[in-house]
Amino acid sequence: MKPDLIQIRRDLHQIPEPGFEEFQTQKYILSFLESLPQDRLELQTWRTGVLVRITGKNPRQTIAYRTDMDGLPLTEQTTLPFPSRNPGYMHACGHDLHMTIALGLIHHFVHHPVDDHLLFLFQPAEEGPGGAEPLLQSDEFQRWKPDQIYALHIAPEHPVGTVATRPGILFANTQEIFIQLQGKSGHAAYPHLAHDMVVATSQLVGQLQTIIARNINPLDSAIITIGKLHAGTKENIIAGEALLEGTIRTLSTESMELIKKRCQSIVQGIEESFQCKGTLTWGSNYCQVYNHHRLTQEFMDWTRSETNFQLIECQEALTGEDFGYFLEQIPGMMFWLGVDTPYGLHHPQIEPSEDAISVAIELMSRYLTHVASSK
Ligand SMILES: CC(=O)N[C@@H](CCC[C@H](N)C(=O)O)C(=O)O
Repeated sequence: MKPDLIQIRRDLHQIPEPGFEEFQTQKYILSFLESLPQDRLELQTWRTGVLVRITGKNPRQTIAYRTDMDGLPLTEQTTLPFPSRNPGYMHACGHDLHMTIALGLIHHFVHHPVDDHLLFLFQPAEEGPGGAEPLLQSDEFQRWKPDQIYALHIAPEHPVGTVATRPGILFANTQEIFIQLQGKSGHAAYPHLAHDMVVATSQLVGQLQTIIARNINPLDSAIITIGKLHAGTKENIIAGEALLEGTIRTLSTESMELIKKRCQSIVQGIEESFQCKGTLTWGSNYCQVYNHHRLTQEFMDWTRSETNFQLIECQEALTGEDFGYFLEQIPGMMFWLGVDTPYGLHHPQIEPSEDAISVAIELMSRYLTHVASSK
């Protein structure tokens, strides 16, 4: 019997969890897998992730397909009748669809096995702190190390039935940045007796943006986004402390190094100017997603000639994805899947079209069959 994939997506949508805490999600995936015929299915768990291997009929190699699993710390504002049941968390980056597609593919391939082994990776913590790197190093992954690897990511801006990718760089290098400023709090009426961290912070945010505007070659794209800023406790108390959290994105590793050095200098300058202590901490960083040229070209040519889906050769984007770590070691590629919604990734109102699930399953069941069959 065919699984109700729409219901599966809705169930998963209701249980978004932080990275490496995807306990309900892992349980849900394992219980789905238990309901399938077991003769070709092998399972391993790794932390909150799951590795599923479907034994090939005449295996020469292993072809992998990876999905991410975690939600985002956002309060959902959709009108969906199946909103998140985990307060303050939401699947706002499509990982609920990504997992559903992977489960649909597993269901397909246990009933229609191919020659090669197929490995499905449910990887935790893509939004942070990053599950790909430690998964790659794990014994569980090394035991079934694949020869090729594929993944997709939903794309709000493209219509359903559209697939977008490019050979070479697809997503950016990323680096999380955390800055703490410690000054001296005081009464709002006595600024000369305090060291105000709200004023220091507003200068800091502005100065960080000048790195992109004034230090980076305009032809080499880069971004600094400060996504979280906290300072102070009350309108009439001068804030003695501030905390900024952000992310840096670059297309080149040289620009990333330059930006990191400039951030250090600017924080030192703020310390001098505002008589405060600045502590800069680097969080997790992801390498770029660099699609294998030949495999990507083959995927694009095949999609154009063998399907009715629209294939777009897109520009690179400054999104980040720790799938890049897989591609550093294993030939493969990632592509965007159109889900047609006016709200972007990470928006609390994003409502990706569920019609994209069957598109992805049709596309990838056929493509993985093509790749994993003896010619
Ligand atoms: C596809 C996507 O939205 N990925 C995330 C990856 C986050 C990387 C890391 N936590 C950071 O913020 O630098 C993205 O924000 O692009």
